[in-house]
Amino acid sequence: MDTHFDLKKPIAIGADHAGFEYKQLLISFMEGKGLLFQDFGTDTTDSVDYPDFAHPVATAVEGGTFAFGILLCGSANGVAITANKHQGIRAAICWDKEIAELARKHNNANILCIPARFVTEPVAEELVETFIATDFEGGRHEGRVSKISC
Ligand SMILES: O=C(CO)[C@H](O)[C@H](O)[C@H](O)COP(=O)(O)O
Repeated sequence: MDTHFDLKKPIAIGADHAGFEYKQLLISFMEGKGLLFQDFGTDTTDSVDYPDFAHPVATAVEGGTFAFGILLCGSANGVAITANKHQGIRAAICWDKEIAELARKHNNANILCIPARFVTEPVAEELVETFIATDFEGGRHEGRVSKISC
């Protein structure tokens, strides 16, 4: 897969109960592509609290030993809001290919947040593929991204 991400590092993936089934789908998808990953849970569809999974994934990505992160919950709002509390995390909610491209090109997003209850399975896979394949454009976006942290 053509990408600027360092895919010798694993991808960190996590979800709450609403994202569990799509997380399993994406794990199969990544295995099929030979991508390394670490699954941060949840492990069933039993009701859980999304911060318990979003914080560990964000911490992992922030630490630099993971290529990037994938988080899933029902709307993606909960995991994105949580992950974006971390310095150095730019977690973007993506629901179609173009938004995923823009999250990378313009925002240098490092966590892809997928609203599992609002996208189809093929779209979820397409979002991962697009996120990996799209590079940050830099240029005028560089200064804007550097102003995000406070
Ligand atoms: O946090 C969310 C919304 O901001 C996620 O979509 C959750 O997955 C959702 O709230 C879970 O809802 P449930 O009714 O408890 O399954």
